[in-house]
Amino acid sequence: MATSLSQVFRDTHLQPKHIIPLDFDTVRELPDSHAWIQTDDFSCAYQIRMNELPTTIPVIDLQAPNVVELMGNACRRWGMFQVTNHDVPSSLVDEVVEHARRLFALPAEQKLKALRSPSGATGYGVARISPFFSKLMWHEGFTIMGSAGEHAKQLWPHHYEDFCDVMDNYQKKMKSLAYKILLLLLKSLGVDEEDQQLLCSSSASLYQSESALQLNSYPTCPNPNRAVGLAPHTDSLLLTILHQNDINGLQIFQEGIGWTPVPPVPGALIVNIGDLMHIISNARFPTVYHRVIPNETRHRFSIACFYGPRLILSLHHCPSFRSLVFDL
Ligand SMILES: O=C(O)CCC(=O)C(=O)O
Ligand SMILES: [Fe+2]
Repeated sequence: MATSLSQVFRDTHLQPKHIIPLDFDTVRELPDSHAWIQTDDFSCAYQIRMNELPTTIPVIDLQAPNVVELMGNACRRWGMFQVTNHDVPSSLVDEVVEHARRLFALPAEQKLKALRSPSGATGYGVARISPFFSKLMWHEGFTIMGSAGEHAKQLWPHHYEDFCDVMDNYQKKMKSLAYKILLLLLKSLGVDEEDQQLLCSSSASLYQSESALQLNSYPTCPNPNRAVGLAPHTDSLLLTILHQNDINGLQIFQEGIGWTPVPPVPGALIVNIGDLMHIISNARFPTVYHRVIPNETRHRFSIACFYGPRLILSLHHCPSFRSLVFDL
């Protein structure tokens, strides 16, 4: 049976603190609710300093002749890479970030007009993973699936169209980029052309995958050593395409190495493997465990596009896919 993202989220019952972000503008000290206990996992000693990185997450040119091999290798080793030459105009990315900045700069009572409903998946609110943790995160987000109109009208009753147009354009670009990358990754896994065609032409094609856009804001934090921007998690769908502004904060966990920073590369987009891709690659691609650390002096923004199939069960129609998943 088909299950949409919003259906999955529908029946969750949440406390207000798991929906409503802190009014960050009014706090001067880290409240106890947001002070995480320092375990080994979070201590600075456990982080790698930039100049001690054993190797860095690969930056791959999407137009490179050996792009399939490069992406396959990166996903097997890291579950992540950064992509350049991706045909998403930097002016569009800048516009999205500018709109995000404008949204999160609104007064708290205005932002609350677009608050995500307890059973909803879209709108303004805390990270959806927050009910899994006893402490709260130094983060506020805004989620868009399809049109942003309904929530944008509540934020800017008379000037919401521009926001919606920019988000629509960006979602379209992200979807086609994600699709392109997905095909390259399937190729690197040995899914033949015929099955790729099948996946793309059936009524439940991967091309009709759902995408959700997540605007993330990490305000400046009075005590970043004890706070967490986004707690360690994996993304659940096939792929995530992420833009981060020029401020460090994203880290991935590497077995035997620890938390490794993902440095911002101007113009590049980060691509990371999600749980579904991990599963359909028969665990050849690791799903990436990642977190975000807030910054004391600079406000960090990121734009994540989560991409995944509407009907994951449609994969059963593809013979080589099935053998890829179940026989290897
Ligand atoms: O802000 C970031 O760099 C990461 C965001 C993220 O992991 C997410 O939205 O799931
Ligand atoms: Fe994530």
